Amino acid sequence: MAVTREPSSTPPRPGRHSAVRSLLRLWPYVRPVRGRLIAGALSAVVGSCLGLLIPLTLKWIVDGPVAGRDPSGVWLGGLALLVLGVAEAGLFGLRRMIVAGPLARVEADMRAALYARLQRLPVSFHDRWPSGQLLSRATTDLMLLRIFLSFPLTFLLVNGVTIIAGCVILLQQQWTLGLVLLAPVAPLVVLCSVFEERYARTARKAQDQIGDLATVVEESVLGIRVIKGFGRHRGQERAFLALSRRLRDTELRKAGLLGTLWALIVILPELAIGAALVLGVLKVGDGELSAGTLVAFLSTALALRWPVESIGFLLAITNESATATDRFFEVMDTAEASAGDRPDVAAPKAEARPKDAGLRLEGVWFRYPDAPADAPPVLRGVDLRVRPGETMALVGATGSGKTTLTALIPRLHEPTAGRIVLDGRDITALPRERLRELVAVAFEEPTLFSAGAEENVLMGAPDAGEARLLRALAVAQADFVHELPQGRRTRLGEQGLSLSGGQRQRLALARAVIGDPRFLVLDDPLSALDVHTEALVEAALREVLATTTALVVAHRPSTVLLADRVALLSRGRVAAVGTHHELLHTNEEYASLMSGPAGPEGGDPR
Ligand SMILES: Nc1ncnc2c1ncn2[C@@H]1O[C@H](COP(=O)(O)OP(=O)(O)OP(=O)(O)O)[C@@H](O)[C@H]1O
Repeated sequence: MAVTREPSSTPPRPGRHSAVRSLLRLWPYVRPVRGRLIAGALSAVVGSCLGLLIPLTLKWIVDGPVAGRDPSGVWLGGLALLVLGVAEAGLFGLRRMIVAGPLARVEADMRAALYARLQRLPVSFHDRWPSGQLLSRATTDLMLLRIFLSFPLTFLLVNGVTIIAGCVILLQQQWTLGLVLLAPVAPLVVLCSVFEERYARTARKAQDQIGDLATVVEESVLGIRVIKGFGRHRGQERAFLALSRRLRDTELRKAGLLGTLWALIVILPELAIGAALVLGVLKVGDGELSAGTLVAFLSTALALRWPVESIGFLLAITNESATATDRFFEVMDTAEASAGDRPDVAAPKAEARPKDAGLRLEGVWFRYPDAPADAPPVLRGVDLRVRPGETMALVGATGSGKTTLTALIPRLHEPTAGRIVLDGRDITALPRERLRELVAVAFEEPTLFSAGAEENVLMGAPDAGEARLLRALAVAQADFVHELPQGRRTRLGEQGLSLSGGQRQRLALARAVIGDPRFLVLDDPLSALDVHTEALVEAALREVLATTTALVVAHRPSTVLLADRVALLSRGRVAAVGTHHELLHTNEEYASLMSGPAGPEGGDPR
């Protein structure tokens, strides 16, 4: 069976603003290039208006040199037409040259701002938002906005000015014929406003569905081993097909709406031109109108065809761009975690008191923001003290909240209540950068990046020298990196998947210890190692642990034995604290957790 996919699972979004209000929010990004945009638009307006001089020149040629059989006059007229045509094309080309570079910069700046925001948003935000939704906002939506700024924004103005100027010329030449031509304006305005509303809804749906599709593709690529391992590729394909059909249907609906509007935008003015032509010919027959005026009139009407016809298409892109802007700002408007995130915000003063040295959790409660309303909190009043230099093991049944608790110390999540104190300072009073220097973490699922092995380790302390790097690799028994094809600089595949699970864990451990952190938080860091490597890592780790204050999530007795004391986490509370041997004899739950097939002193209970 395929994994069931729900339509877009992004958080509820605020109601749709008008397209103009949405697009006005782009101003801070467009401001730096406003001069170029205005210059580009002016050059296009002038180019387009020069185009309107062509019918007037035609009128002069027909009524003048052609009627008077003056070949040199016809040549002169032809030359004037050529100059006008070249000038029009040149001005449009100039516009493109003026705006292309700056608008590519606007797109890059917006993308950089979005990326920076994504890096700063709390983990709870990333828990809630599917990655494909973020990916599509950073790619297709921003590309659409660049296209909008470079084309529809200018041409809505250019075409608007051209249509107005053209209508003035038409009315001036022959007002009755002009009124016939303008007759479709009122129904077209009504049509466009109805279209705007419907199209906006459908465009939003399509853009969200593209995000859903990107999520599926990303999950399938990252989870390819599981999919292949369980032979689920057909199921995945079906799930993908269902989503892409849904997107296709929405795109077809969009195309249908646009097609209907376009047909009406084309047909109504064409009918008006036909009516004006018949009327004009009758008037020429009656001698009320010169042939040149009729030629000029019809040429002007035909010159206005593209500006009028393009309105539907321009409105469609404008609508999609307004939706893309909304989607961009939905991420940008999400509040960052707290003032502690921002180094520019002064952190409240919190003096360290020597007696409070070490790590202390005081009445810490936590529930995940996206947990169902009736789910109990994961942590329910955790009190725990890890003395300076002490290593505390955290033991508990699976799902008891150990990983959650470790994530609170580097502030990947914020406690719902209670506080966490490092050397007497509340962690919320520490600037985020300072906290990162004090606390290093290694998670059970080691995440590596597609960079060099060395670079991955140096993420823990970018300024660490060669000696510290070699020591960290040695402590984590990660010396295997020297044997890689290009040694320590060997590029690891995406997420480090070119390495074994144990190798990844060792690199993640090296990354955690390289900075000689004052506090070390390790979430079952040795779970993927064979017993011999585990023993070697433990022996080396003891040295590091002797000088740091550490909290180590442990499932097996061998890891627990690294610790001075053990805290047992049970139903969201610390149920007991003591040495491994004390708890083995005094606490049944602990004894049962530690009693694996090989007995409490050595085997892996899992
Ligand atoms: N992002 C999340 N949103 C909602 N609930 C979550 C989230 N992450 C974990 N939980 C829930 O929190 C509870 C504790 O999970 P946690 O990963 O902290 O347990 P654990 O003790 O580390 O388990 P294990 O030993 O299996 O690693 C679980 O019931 C889990 O379903």
